[in-house]
Amino acid sequence: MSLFEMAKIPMEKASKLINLDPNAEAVISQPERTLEVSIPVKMDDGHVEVFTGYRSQNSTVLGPAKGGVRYHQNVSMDEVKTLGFWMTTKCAIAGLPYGGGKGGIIVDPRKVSKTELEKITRGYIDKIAPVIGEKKDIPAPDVNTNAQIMAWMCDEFSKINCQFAPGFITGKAICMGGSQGRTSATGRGVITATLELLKREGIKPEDATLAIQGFGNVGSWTAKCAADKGLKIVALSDISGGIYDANGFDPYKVEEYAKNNGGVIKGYPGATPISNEEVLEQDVTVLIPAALELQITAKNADKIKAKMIVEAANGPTDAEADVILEKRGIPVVPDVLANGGGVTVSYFEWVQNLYRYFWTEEEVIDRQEQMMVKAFGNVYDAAKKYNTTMRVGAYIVALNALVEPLKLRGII
Ligand SMILES: NC(=O)C1=CN([C@@H]2O[C@H](COP(=O)(O)OP(=O)(O)OC[C@H]3O[C@@H](n4cnc5c(N)ncnc54)[C@H](OP(=O)(O)O)[C@@H]3O)[C@@H](O)[C@H]2O)C=CC1
Ligand SMILES: O=C(O)CCC(=O)C(=O)O
Repeated sequence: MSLFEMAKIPMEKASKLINLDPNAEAVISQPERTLEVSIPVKMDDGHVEVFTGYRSQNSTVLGPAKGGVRYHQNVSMDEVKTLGFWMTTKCAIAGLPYGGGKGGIIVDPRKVSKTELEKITRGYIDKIAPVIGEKKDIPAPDVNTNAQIMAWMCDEFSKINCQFAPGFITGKAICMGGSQGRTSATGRGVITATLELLKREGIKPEDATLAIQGFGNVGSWTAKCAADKGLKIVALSDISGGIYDANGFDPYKVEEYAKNNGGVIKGYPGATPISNEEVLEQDVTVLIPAALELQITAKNADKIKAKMIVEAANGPTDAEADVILEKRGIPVVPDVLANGGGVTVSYFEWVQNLYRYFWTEEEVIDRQEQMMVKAFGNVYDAAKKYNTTMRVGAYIVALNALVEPLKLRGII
């Protein structure tokens, strides 16, 4: 089964539970538009390499398509379509006036120079420029993309359109028209979702322990926001492996250590080295996968000892594992809810760009918190009402938001 087919399973379950018009499911099940582009780049040594890029616009029913751009050697059209589908669901749950989209380039950014990376980035924007724009489709960061890459994209798109176009992209540096609080937003939202679940499960935050897989933008900010709220993090990991300390980590110190250690957390003083698999299998209150998709599968779902899972990454749990976790009674806050803080603050950034007036960090954090708490409550209540998982509950909320505009627009 492709990733895209797998991703649609909870939507199909939700659709049955609410007796959704089958026409709505048929429309939502396919991206509106997909684009594959070739990006020829003259590399530093003079030879030309042709990179492949994608953009999938899953839906524009609720507003312009919205979603990040991923740079990774395993990017594929199937992955980009799936991530775009999750964006549609995520934006609908968060109550944003956006549809969903996603992009990606097949490249391992560690294997190209900074100059080559800039050329690849500009070449990608040149090729997808006709279909993107502040009222059409608004890209943002994802795995291995950051504020520097957003700045190159913004500059290239501005040149093509002969005008400064900050509203066409989010996740920018503050000096490029970015928003306060965007870099930390996804991790902060993950912790808001974690605290909401702990509250409903009757567990005090000070009694909870966390294991976090991944220490990039999302993982490191999840860890820092957790520590700021007094939660104890006992296990962390990145691509180099995992570290464990029963007394808890100070993620700010781990980050500082990684900066001076080739960007990896391996060898953190005083910590016990563990494998990436072991991080997922720690006996903790909350497991937070914050790396890539398909980390919790039929192979390890039975070995998970966490009392609950909050998905910071997109798609970390596969369909078989989802069934196993449900049978084992382990609640899972799904990706489309838990990591919605990132796109929520991207929305704030876009709004600020459109009217060229900027908010304080306190305003951003406060509004994000209110929207996350509301979205969590809607999903949790839908799951309870239909006696199902929070993942299916999330799709119930999203489908209910999408079906009426589909009818009113005359699409179904
Ligand atoms: N950035 C955002 O705003 C949002 C991101 N997401 C999702 O969150 C997830 C992480 O994204 P983001 O933090 O931005 O990406 P980054 O590229 O910043 O970080 C990814 C992290 O995962 C680590 N990693 C990769 N493979 C493994 C592995 N097998 N085991 C453990 N760690 C691993 C990487 O290690 P190393 O650096 O050493 O390679 C890195 O620490 C993705 O699923 C993304 O789609 C969701 C919502 C918003
Ligand atoms: O900030 C955004 O617009 C999108 C972030 C993203 O790609 C995601 O939520 O997966």
